[in-house]
Amino acid sequence: MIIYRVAVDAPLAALFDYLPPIDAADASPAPGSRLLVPFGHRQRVGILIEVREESAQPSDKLKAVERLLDPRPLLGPKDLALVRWAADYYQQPLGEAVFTALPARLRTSAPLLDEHEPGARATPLGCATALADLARAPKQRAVLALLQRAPAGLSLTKLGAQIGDCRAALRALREKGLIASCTLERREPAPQVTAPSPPPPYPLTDEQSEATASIQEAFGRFQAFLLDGVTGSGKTEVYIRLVQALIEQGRQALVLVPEIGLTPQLRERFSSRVSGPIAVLHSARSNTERERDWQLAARGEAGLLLGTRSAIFAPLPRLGLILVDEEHDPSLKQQEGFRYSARDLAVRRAQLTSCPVVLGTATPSLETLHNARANRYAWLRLRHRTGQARPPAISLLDIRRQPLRAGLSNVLRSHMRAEIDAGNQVLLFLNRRGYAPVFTCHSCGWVGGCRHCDARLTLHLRQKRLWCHHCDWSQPLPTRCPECQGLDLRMLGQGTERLEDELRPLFPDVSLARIDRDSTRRKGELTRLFDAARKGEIQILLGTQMLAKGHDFPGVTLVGILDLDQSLYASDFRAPERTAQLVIQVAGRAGRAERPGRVVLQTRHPEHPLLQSLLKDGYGGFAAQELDERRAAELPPFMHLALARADAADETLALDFLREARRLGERLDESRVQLLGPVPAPMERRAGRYRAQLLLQCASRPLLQRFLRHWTHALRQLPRRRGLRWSLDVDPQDML
Ligand SMILES: Nc1ncnc2c1ncn2[C@@H]1O[C@H](COP(=O)(O)OP(=O)(O)OP(=O)(O)O)[C@@H](O)[C@H]1O
Ligand SMILES: [Zn+2]
Repeated sequence: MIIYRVAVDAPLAALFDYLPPIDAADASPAPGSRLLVPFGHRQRVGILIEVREESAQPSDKLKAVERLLDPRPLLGPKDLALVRWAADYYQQPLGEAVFTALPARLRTSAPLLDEHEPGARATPLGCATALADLARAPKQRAVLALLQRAPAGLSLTKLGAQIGDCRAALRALREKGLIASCTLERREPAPQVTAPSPPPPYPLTDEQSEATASIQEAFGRFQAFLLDGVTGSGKTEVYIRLVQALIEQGRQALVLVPEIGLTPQLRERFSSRVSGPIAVLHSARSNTERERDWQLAARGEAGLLLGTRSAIFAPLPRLGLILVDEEHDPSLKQQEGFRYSARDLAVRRAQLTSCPVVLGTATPSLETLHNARANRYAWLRLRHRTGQARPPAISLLDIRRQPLRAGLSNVLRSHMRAEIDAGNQVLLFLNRRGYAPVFTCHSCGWVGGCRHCDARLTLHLRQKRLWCHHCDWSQPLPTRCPECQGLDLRMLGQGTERLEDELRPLFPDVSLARIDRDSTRRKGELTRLFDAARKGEIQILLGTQMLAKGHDFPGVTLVGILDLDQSLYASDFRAPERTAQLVIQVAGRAGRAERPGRVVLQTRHPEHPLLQSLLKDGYGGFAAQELDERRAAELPPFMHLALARADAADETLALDFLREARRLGERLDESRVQLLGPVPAPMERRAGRYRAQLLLQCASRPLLQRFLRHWTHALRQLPRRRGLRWSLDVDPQDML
């Protein structure tokens, strides 16, 4: 007997057994192929996970697979092994996990985008025929007109898109011998740059060469590296050399980046230096583009796959190296649905593949640093900036009792003026978008709050709306106070929009650009602004953390950090780490070329220990201290966490559910796993739902894993409650 074990696209942990399809006895699909299977009263798409010879079900209860969907498996054995491991580790139903690994269209029964598609072209007779002869058959005339202008032919899809349903016209034209069917290449011919890569623009520094050599020496076996290089130390150049060397050996590299904003720039740098096609996967690309590049990687044609976190699952049959850039960045962790960490999976994938993995950053996460200190990861350092560039000098600027204009102190303003006059660029960092974070009535104290969340509404003056940054709900700007009908409405605080408006009159003759989520909504806008910034066409760049990450703006000599004080006092235990990383990363945009850079950090808390230690001991010193504190407080990475979250429209349902979950957990009788809570989430109401959470902690990862396996199993057996959602987050990054 042949049994197919199938994962279906549903939140179900189980695999389901099926018999082979009835009328396809000779086709024997390999694991990783899609199948259409009967499921309940309908059909579903499934992925074949295993082929076995027996089933725990009696055979007369088993149904047959409806049909096979793919001529070849979409995922190879190692790809499947990774997804299975991830599903297991993150306690995610395998069905959901494995479908996450596929491009959107392939999660349905849609056929693989084929490289060929049917089309039609004009025959010599058709080319010679005068269109006027077809005056009485307008559809035929329209088709022929198009085909006469396209000697290579047009695909039926394109014809259909232009003319509508033209099947009858095509048939008629074919019968008259005016057109013929043909097959067309669907893919735009990939720019096959097979020319040898151009010579490197500069020799590597000693530190760069040493790092490159150590990693190259590990090709062909598993080894994790922390590439701990100060901002501007040329980590990207190390990546490029490694990828070149790997491609020369006929293997594939995977490069993960946290943000879409980083991909165009990196892609450009890679594509001018490595030969062959590069596949790029991120959410801003269309489904078709993504699927095409996914296949380019899966077929082994692309020597390099560059992508954001979900690219960790893309099949790469000749994978030989994984690079994770900005490994500390929280967006490498998926925060909803399948909550995986692409960075941690990168290490696991390298292990499964027996290849090296490199985690690169100027500000290592404490988890990674801990692994490097324990010698689990080899620790490579680039301590110096390349070329003439000096490390930026950071100074704290006490703004207590200082007059501020546009949120800027006199000192910062005069620095700005000086740099601009000298032909340099200035970057201002303010991590708050919108015009003002608070909109209030001066007479009665009313404050604009979200109807659906425990959150304030942010004023967006351009749109004349109050906006919730948590659920995206918005309302028109009131002209009177909704409470007292008063007219004295005021805005408090400063967001990037306001900064932009107030800055323009202070620097009237200076070109200025704001970069945040609002100003870059239009497709291509982000790339355009970054390009302009790099070319030096913009003198003042202002924006949110979008500006902070990994960008290379050689002309920036002054960075102003306007308002970090709030994050100095945030309650999340990761807040100090995040704040320190942000400061160092933003500061790292200054002085990356010949001209020295300086950083001015405005604060009302210049004596704050975090700022003091950052300034005195740099990120390394800060991180060492912070690790000691985490150890003392028994927090990650010395403790392993999982967070169960629940939410419901009903006020008590989520808490009730987690209380029951806690009881189930206690019944497992494992004293080494501590259950803390449940408690309402820090922001209890969000998007109209009440949220609660239960924290689990344990000093041993395997023990916590074993506990979670039994516990989630028990939780899934509980009767379903209407309107309740719950999820489990293993190694949570965001405790909100
Ligand atoms: N060996 C070298 N000699 C001279 N210049 C170099 C060398 N290597 C890299 N550079 C240049 O130094 C600048 C900084 O390099 P790169 O952007 O790779 O730094 P990075 O370490 O990735 O920085 P960050 O962490 O801030 O993103 C770039 O303009 C790059 O072209
Ligand atoms: Zn809201």
